[in-house]
Amino acid sequence: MQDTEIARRGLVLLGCGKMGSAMLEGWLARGLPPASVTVRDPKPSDWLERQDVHLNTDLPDAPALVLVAVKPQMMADALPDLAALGGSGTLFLSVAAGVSIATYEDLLGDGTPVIRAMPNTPAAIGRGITAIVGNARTTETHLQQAELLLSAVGEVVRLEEEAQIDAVTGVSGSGPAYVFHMIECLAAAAEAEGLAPDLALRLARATVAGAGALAMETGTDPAELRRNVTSPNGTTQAGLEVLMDDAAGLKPLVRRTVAAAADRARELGRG
Ligand SMILES: NC(=O)C1=CN([C@@H]2O[C@H](COP(=O)(O)OP(=O)(O)OC[C@H]3O[C@@H](n4cnc5c(N)ncnc54)[C@H](OP(=O)(O)O)[C@@H]3O)[C@@H](O)[C@H]2O)C=CC1
Ligand SMILES: O=C(O)[C@@H]1CCC=N1
Repeated sequence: MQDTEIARRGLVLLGCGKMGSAMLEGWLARGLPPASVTVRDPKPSDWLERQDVHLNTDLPDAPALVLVAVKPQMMADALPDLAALGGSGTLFLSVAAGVSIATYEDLLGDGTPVIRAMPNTPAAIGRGITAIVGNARTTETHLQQAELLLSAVGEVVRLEEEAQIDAVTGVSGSGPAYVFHMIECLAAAAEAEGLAPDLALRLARATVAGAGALAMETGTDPAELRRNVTSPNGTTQAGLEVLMDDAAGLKPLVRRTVAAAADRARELGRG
């Protein structure tokens, strides 16, 4: 991944935990020069210590891009460090759930280009999906620069308005956790049917991964893929009659799950 602006002016990563390191790992693997990266993180991981990036050093004067990847609750401590970069031509890219563009504009000045992004952890293996939306100062060049970076770790979609990002957070930002829980539930059910724990987990993991890959690679409507598994009056039909119950099935449960996550994103945004 070659971005001449970043190679020349540098990239700053504020917070290198699960999300920041997933993205940095993807970028370094795709050719981002480590010498162009400055990372700020109070407790660097062993992995981060081994990278040839600038770690907890002074910030460059006007980096091409600052990626903010600290928890929303840490923002008040972390952001003042960056205030001096506002208006310096630096693009700010924030992945923090529920931290509004206005929060950054208040700190950095409304002349600063700010893009809010919502990625997810499959970025660590290049299979993430990230939604982005920029403020009024964001140009097409900024959006393309963000897309270039983020497409190195998966798909990128543009949103029409900032308000949509809370729903995205509840669906694809938090979504990997729902799917991992589905693996846990399938494995637990397999054990309850008498299978050994190792075999139960192996079946559950491969089933979720295989079904996801089939849906992605064929692009076929998931309802059709579901019907392809379901023989009339067979085993799947018996299972789906429970899972697709109108009142107590998966659909109303997932509806409430996503609503709770999106509401929490909105709540974080209110501070
Ligand atoms: N995890 C996920 O699936 C996703 C997370 N996000 C967003 O990404 C952001 C980070 O989440 P996640 O990676 O999970 O959280 P982590 O806690 O794993 O990472 C945050 C990192 O920031 C560090 N940190 C704390 N204070 C500062 C500071 N003042 N300056 C620099 N670094 C600091 C933390 O160090 P320490 O641990 O020592 O406190 C930690 O390493 C959040 O805002 C979240 O909303 C978005 C999409 C998906
Ligand atoms: O749980 C969270 O708040 C973050 C945002 C999306 C995924 N993890």
